[in-house]
Amino acid sequence: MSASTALDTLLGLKKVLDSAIEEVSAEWKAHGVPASLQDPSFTAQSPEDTLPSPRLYEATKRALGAADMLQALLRDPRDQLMACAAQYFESRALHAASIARIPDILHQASLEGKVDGLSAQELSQKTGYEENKCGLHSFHSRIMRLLATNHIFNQTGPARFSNNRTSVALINNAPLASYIDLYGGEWYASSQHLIEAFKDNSLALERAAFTRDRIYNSQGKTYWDYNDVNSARHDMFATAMSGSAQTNLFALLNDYPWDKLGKATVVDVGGGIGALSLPLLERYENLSVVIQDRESVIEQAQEHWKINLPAAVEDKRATFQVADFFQQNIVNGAEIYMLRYIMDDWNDEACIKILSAIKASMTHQSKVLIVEALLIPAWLPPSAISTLKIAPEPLLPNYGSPQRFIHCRDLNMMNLINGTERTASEMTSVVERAGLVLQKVWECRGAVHVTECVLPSST
Ligand SMILES: C[S@@+](CC[C@H](N)C(=O)[O-])C[C@H]1O[C@@H](n2cnc3c(N)ncnc32)[C@H](O)[C@@H]1O
Repeated sequence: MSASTALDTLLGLKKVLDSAIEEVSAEWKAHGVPASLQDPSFTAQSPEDTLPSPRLYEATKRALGAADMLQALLRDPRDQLMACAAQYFESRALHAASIARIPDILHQASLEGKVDGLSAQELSQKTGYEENKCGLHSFHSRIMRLLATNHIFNQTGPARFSNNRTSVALINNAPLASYIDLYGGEWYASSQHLIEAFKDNSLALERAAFTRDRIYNSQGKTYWDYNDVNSARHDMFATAMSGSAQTNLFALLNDYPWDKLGKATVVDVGGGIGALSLPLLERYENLSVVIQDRESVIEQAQEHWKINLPAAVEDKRATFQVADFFQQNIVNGAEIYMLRYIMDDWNDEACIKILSAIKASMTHQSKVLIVEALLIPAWLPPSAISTLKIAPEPLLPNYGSPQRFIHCRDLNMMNLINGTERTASEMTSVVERAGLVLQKVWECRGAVHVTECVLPSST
């Protein structure tokens, strides 16, 4: 790492910010300027409309990384540490607002002509949250003013709030709200056991922090068992999975060359309800899909497709199989075996078994597509430069803040199921130990990558 002074870094960040802002504004002018941050008007924008051009995506990453690094540089280190320690209260406040559906309530108020939003008292009446819980200032005022300070909601008066561009993303958006509710609810609750889990050298599923919580684990159940016995939660999890994909779905549909596959079968291994394969079939008519999962999930998937893409079920472009991905795949010689958000659920040994079970059914025309984020750390070996885009100095090589969520997700994987996000070299090692070759990493306009693997040419 080159030793640079704080002043070098400050001026370097100015340069990065200046050029990134220049590019962002040029792209906005060319392709459309988004709503202002304070704008509470809800337009049911198609997610595809929010897919940035490659240049805008890259410039935005630089701007975000530089702005975040600037805070670390300018803040008193003690303030930086205290702010980090207290940050979970922002998450708690968002959870409280989301679970009470405050964005929908404020949206309804705006439709009724209340352009300045609602008072904390009115919000209390509509949500049942105790108005004077904390004395003079109502509970709502307190959670909402914290969120408004974090650019989620507008504060329009001493105790009055309206939606802003960020909070409108939650209007009528049950999938995203479910994802936020899982993070703020049971995933948050189990994270209190993380320190105990850190001290345990077992990577077994049932030893994860989640299963240490006796509320969930009275009979030694794992996360997936718990999902199965609680039907409301089971549905919520499936919905949340599609919510988690909202910002990267269209990047995945556009940035991998699905159209070059021709007439091909995609086996969606551990496919859930097919949150990616359904829009894939909608867009690419040469593709057909086989969704494989556990029995309870396959029932859910069939229902989901019957409602959302019945034609594909009727003409058998979409078929469904109960299958255990630790056993040899029952579809031989498919062009694509897709593993989306699967590898990060499991430790290396389990992933090697999952890949080997697919490998046994592959031909030399088959590919395994691992669709999940590759974790990019704040230090990268020179070899990574050929695989991944590296940020310019003085930014961290992984751009910093654009990678923060994936690092949080990594800890959550450990929290729930002793799973892990992987770096490019960790992924390469698992793939090679399973006897496959990592052919290419497709960087998409979002945190999720498509890692393409094939059989070695000698087999
Ligand atoms: C994180 S979800 C991902 C679902 C889907 N691929 C997606 O991207 O929305 C993991 C999936 O793995 C499935 N799963 C877990 N163990 C499995 C097994 N042994 N065989 C097949 N599927 C399994 C779960 O039921 C769940 O649907």
